[in-house]
Amino acid sequence: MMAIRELKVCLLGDTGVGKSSIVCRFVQDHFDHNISPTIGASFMTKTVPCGNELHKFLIWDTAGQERFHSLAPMYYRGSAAAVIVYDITKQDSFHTLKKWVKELKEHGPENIVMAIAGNKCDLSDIREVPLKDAKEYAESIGAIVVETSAKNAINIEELFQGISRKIPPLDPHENGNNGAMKLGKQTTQTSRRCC
Ligand SMILES: Nc1nc2c(ncn2[C@@H]2O[C@H](COP(=O)(O)OP(=O)(O)OP(=O)(O)O)[C@@H](O)[C@H]2O)c(=O)[nH]1
Repeated sequence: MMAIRELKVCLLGDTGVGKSSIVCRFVQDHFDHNISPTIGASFMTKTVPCGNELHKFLIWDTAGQERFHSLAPMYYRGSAAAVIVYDITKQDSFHTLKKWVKELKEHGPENIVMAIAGNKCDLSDIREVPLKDAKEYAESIGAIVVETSAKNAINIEELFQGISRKIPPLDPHENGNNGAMKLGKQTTQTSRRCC
């Protein structure tokens, strides 16, 4: 039987960049044009095979609106990985992404895996952020980077596969889940289901 490993993952980024849409596409293979902004945070899970393990992603989709910023530490604390999302058609959202990376480096878990998602790549004709800029930045901070489209289901699986591959294997001498979340101790704001 395959071992199931629970990995807490949080999504961070400006409001409207498509965090909930990415999670919705990944977990339910669905896209909603009229999705409403997240209030507080929302939670979903998905289990995927990775080598001889199963990775159960415990996904916290945070609200990007500034008024919820102070809640973010609850969601990145204890996370094995963070998906930091920007919108390739909005330079400002790339600036916000850099602020999230700075916050994670200062206050996040020491070995957190960072994955940058340049979402809405289906809108590349109105792009403001060149892929080259994102790649250079990701390399400078040791993050994965991929351009995604939640709308057209581009690179969503690949994003999470990239995270799975970067998660260090379990130390066989350790009796525990690296990055696993203790659900019972987690407090959360109002949840909004994404679909
Ligand atoms: N064209 C296009 N639109 C997208 C894509 N992903 C999301 N959207 C749209 O962008 C808008 C915002 O999407 P959300 O998923 O709610 O964004 P969010 O980052 O979760 O926003 P907050 O909950 O406020 O933080 C919605 O109208 C989505 O339909 C995409 O890949 N392509």
